[in-house]
Amino acid sequence: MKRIGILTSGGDAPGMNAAVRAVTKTAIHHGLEVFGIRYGFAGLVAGDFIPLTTADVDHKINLGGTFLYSARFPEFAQEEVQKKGAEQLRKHGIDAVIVIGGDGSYHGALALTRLGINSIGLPGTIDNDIPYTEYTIGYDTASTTAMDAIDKIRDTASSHHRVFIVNVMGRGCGDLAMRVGLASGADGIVIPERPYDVKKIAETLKHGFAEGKDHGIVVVAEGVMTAEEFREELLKYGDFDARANVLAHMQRGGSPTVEDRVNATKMGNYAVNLLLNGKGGLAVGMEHGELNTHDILDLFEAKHQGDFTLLDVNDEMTKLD
Ligand SMILES: Nc1ncnc2c1ncn2[C@@H]1O[C@H](COP(=O)(O)OP(=O)(O)O)[C@@H](O)[C@H]1O
Ligand SMILES: O=P(O)(O)OC[C@H]1O[C@](O)(COP(=O)(O)O)[C@@H](O)[C@@H]1O
Ligand SMILES: [Mg+2]
Repeated sequence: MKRIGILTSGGDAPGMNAAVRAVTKTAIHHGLEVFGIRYGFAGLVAGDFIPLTTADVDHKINLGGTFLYSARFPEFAQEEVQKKGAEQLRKHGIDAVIVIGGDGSYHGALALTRLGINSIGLPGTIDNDIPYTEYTIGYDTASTTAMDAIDKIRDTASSHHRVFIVNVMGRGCGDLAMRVGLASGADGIVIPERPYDVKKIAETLKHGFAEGKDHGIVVVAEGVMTAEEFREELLKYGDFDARANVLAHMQRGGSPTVEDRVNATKMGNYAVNLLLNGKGGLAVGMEHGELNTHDILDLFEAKHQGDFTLLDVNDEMTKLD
């Protein structure tokens, strides 16, 4: 193996640049050449490759987004398109690829491995929805950004004795909502994986106001319903002065936190060492704070297990009986 490629795919996530930096610096340290593949699998098929030197990644660890750009390119699910991608890599002498992305991107990484290009997947998504890992690159920054936004919302909510229903991202996964909800002292947290009870949340909010609390916060995962839909349901159980707020893509931006920079760096370094040991078709994850690997194929049959104790803690604190 002489030359490796690296790409970022799917929704961008803070810390992707830190991972690209770690891959580049580790690979160059081991005498490899590194090519950045721009725009995810779309750029792979188009041959949009740029050589990366250590100087190219010297000022990237602190940057949000992905300087290699990202893309959603559903065509890569087709075998003939995957073959074109593998041909581009061979044409450029690239023997192996590191793919930073979410569950969708891992399908692409596995396809390349099957076509003879060893590929390793790094979990890059704010959703934290990947099986066999408790952590994905970007999850911590997105949680922190959403928490900071809700702190600001709380100021105005308190001034007007209002309830705010806040939508956070996460597609079908409630991890972001649970973490942000607990960190923001939410009166209610609504996630797709567990049943929710609007009446109970309304009672908690009423009890809070009766006890002298001057605001209410309910965090609703986007995969359940919109904040506005939840607001309408809530109003059936009380005469609240309630507003709906959707945090949306602001959660994906910003400079990565310490946790995201450190983990992205460890994972990028680990991925290069896996390739140097001739491995491919593996996904890197983290369990109990330790890096691990699983066959990508196994991930497709598994479901991410969130830390539902976060919800249990909040439920216990907001329970009225
Ligand atoms: N079944 C698949 N086979 C090959 N490539 C895929 C497949 N599904 C997704 N991809 C590639 O991965 C990209 C990112 O997937 P997506 O689900 O949008 O985001 P994420 O990887 O962050 O979950 C897609 O746009 C496509 O290029
Ligand atoms: O950027 P888009 O295309 O609007 O997609 C929004 C979706 O992307 C995410 O921000 C990240 O998802 P992925 O990491 O799977 O791409 C989700 O939380 C959200 O539902
Ligand atoms: Mg995804």
